[in-house]
Amino acid sequence: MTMEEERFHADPAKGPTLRIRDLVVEFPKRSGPVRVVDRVSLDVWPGEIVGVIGESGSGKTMTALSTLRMLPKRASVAGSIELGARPLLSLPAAAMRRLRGDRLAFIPQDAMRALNPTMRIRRQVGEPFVLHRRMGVREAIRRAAGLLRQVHVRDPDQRIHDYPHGFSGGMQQRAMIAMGLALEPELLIADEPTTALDVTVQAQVLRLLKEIRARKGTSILFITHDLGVVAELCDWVYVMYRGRIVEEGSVERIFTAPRDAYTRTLLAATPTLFAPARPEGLA
Ligand SMILES: Nc1ncnc2c1ncn2[C@@H]1O[C@H](COP(=O)(O)OP(=O)(O)OP(=O)(O)O)[C@@H](O)[C@H]1O
Ligand code: NI
Repeated sequence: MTMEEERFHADPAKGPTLRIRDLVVEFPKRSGPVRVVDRVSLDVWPGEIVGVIGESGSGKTMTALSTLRMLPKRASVAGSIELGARPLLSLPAAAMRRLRGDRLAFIPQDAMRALNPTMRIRRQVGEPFVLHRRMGVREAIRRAAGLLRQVHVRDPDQRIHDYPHGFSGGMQQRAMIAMGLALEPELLIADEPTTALDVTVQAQVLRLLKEIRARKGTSILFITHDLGVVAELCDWVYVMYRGRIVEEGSVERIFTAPRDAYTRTLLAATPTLFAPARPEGLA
């Protein structure tokens, strides 16, 4: 690491929120195991927004799912993943379930599919309070409406009673974020949460994530193949290629002085990012 590339959020006194070391994920094949994540190590420090970028199939989602312990059953996993001091890979399943949706939140790509269409928003957004905090239903709904307000859903006291189909795509995604944030997690993992959204709504979601980080100090691991999103949102980036991390660095350094050949290819494929006067919000 060079002097001009200081990792602003890295505070050795506190330690990282998420610490992944030598993560290996393999799938069995008749011809032998196929390694889709190859000795990945990465950190997310408190209050830091970390991007993982790489082409389709590079292992980004498998890295996220390892952290959530939601890998396909066939997959084998090795290495270590710590959330605070908790060793996630060796945690009993019940403890892991308690952690998910509480200390550890996940925002999937497709909110439309992640929300249950037969269940009102109030029940889905309020559920973490009931399940993890043993709150009464009325109080949970009140809190859920408060969350909708925080993610800028208008008339939350009315909208909380809607079914998901009454929400636009952007509102559904923000409802998912609200659900993830209900219990103020230490870490939010977002896997391509904006790819299904149009550019304006995407910008709103990114703004919202930054706002949440500023307000609550949430650490965020953000997976994307969109360099523009990384430039807009992240403090630190890991570049993945074929299951490996080929480069890491501050967003500024990666964009101005990429060291790895694959990173340079990625950047070359998005020439607008080099334009000196990129208009605001056009990331
Ligand atoms: N259930 C599975 N069985 C076998 N191989 C799998 C399975 N799921 C994923 N893979 C393989 O693991 C590799 C990594 O996949 P992963 O989903 O992590 O990529 P990604 O970087 O998230 O890509 P994308 O940008 O398309 O989401 C891919 O080559 C994929 O084909
Ligand atoms: Ni993926």
